[in-house]
Amino acid sequence: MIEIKNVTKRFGEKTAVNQLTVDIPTGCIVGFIGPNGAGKTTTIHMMTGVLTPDEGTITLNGKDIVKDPVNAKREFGLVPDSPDLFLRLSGMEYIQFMADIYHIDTETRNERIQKFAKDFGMEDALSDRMSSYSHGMRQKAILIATLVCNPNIWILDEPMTGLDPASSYLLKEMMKEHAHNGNTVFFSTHVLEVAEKLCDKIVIINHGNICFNGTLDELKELHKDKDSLEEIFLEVTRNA
Ligand SMILES: Nc1ncnc2c1ncn2[C@@H]1O[C@H](COP(=O)(O)OP(=O)(O)OP(=O)(O)O)[C@@H](O)[C@H]1O
Repeated sequence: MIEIKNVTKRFGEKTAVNQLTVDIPTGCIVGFIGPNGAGKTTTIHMMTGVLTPDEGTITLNGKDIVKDPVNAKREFGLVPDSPDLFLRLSGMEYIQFMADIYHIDTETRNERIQKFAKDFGMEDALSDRMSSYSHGMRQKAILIATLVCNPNIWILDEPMTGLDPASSYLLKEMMKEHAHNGNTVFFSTHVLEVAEKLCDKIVIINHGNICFNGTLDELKELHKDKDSLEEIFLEVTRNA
């Protein structure tokens, strides 16, 4: 469960996120969609403690990301939009480092690393430095680390970008399973078909303001005259 209440973030004169209030229930996949510059990454950065909100509060399973950051951070795993992190480490060193932070015991982590490295075709690459990886391989190393740590909440910023079709399919299946098992998945995407197929709820943001927050059926009901999610999205964001 993620609770975002009246959150605002300004960069100088620019209000990137304006009085945003959203509840992300447990057991759900929630898609966060909006045009370029809408405020998605800024919101995700505030949810994960990368940025501090100017106003408002964010709690993850009841733990406040500003007041109780260490415990709040144990509740979630983040796959950021740019996977260019810790490039001097090998994929394996990065995964082990993350597993240490989340206190995953040796036997469990080794089993999981073996499984997920095989699933994502990364077995032969994990001993290489992340600086030598392609974008997609860096993305996969960060994903594997998140899966090995198995936090309750997954926060994924455009997670399919750069993944090959097989890995993208696998990740979508894993997202469904994670939510089905009573966990929470929150992800941003520009790919409306993905949002349409995967999400229990969608949140649409534009110019830092929420334009819609509900189920896809509710959104379609509000825009019966439109044939596709693409048309609805264009109308909702045009009028925001
Ligand atoms: N560090 C920063 N300094 C100044 N302005 C910023 C900063 N970070 C974001 N912004 C501005 O805040 C607004 C929201 O940006 P954000 O990155 O959250 O958008 P986004 O929805 O993730 O976009 P995209 O889909 O292109 O990734 C934009 O106008 C952006 O220029």
